[in-house]
Amino acid sequence: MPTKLAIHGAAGRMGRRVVAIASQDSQIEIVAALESAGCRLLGQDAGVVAGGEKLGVPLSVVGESAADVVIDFSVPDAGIAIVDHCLKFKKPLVIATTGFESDQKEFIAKAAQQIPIVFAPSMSTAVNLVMKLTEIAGKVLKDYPSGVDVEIIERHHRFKEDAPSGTALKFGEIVAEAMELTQHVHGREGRTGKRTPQEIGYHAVRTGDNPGEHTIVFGMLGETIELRVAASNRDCYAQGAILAAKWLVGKPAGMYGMKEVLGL
Ligand SMILES: NC(=O)C1=CN([C@@H]2O[C@H](COP(=O)(O)OP(=O)(O)OC[C@H]3O[C@@H](n4cnc5c(N)ncnc54)[C@H](OP(=O)(O)O)[C@@H]3O)[C@@H](O)[C@H]2O)C=CC1
Ligand SMILES: O=C(O)C1=N[C@H](C(=O)O)C[C@H](O)C1
Repeated sequence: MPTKLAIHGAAGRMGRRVVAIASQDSQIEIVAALESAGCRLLGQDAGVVAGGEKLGVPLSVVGESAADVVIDFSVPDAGIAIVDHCLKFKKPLVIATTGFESDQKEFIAKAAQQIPIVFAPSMSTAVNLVMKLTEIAGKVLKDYPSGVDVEIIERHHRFKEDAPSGTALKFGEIVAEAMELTQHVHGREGRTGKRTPQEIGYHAVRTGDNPGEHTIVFGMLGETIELRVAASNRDCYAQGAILAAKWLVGKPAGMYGMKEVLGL
């Protein structure tokens, strides 16, 4: 039996790619394509909006559905609303949206006590592998004699609404834990004084249609390591979200990441 999937934010940049890829997957049946009440495409066929064949699934607002699992690529407030919905109907949920406030993250963590949730700022296998490499590099370089300066540079399209990216923040968490660093510095300007060894620096570049790029710089005296991962289109995220959705069905309540989905 194919997994019955609902996609929240289905007319967005990511939602459309999830619809397009899931509609070609014999293990998936798209049963709902959800959008905001103000979406001008409501009622139109989700497959056609995604640039493909008619699926017989109109874009609609959130309501009861036959979904086994929900994928969310929307905005933080709508993400919280879909968590509420999934709690009410006891549905597994893959949250790919970024930019949540800390109280919203707490709400999601609490919800995961009742339903299974995959919550990950990047669904890409390559990005999650580089997270693993970052953890290894951080642990190895922690006590490097000359000291190590870690800076995280992310580049995204001009339409992105949150900065730094959720992925950059996650890279920062990994580095902070591996290297026991405590200060997070966002950009620099003016007479800042010398860089302190406790800092992790974040730099958010916004240009054109870049679908996402992250570089983790480990700067030492005499040598530099850069771990870089760049998407050339959004399909890596859509494929990862679909993989996570299939993996999540039947799992017990809990908070999972792509680390668990990918077995990293
Ligand atoms: N984890 C990952 O791998 C990735 C995460 N992302 C994150 O996913 C999110 C979406 O990105 P992207 O697709 O580029 O953004 P878009 O703005 O293109 O898409 C967001 C969609 O959500 C819709 N939406 C807004 N409010 C609601 C609501 N109340 N109910 C249902 N739908 C709603 C928007 O509709 P409308 O335009 O009508 O408001 C829009 O169609 C971002 O937070 C981004 O950072 C992106 C790529 C990868
Ligand atoms: O908004 C995007 O486009 C992306 N957002 C995610 C993030 O904030 O980390 C993931 C990816 O880099 C694309």
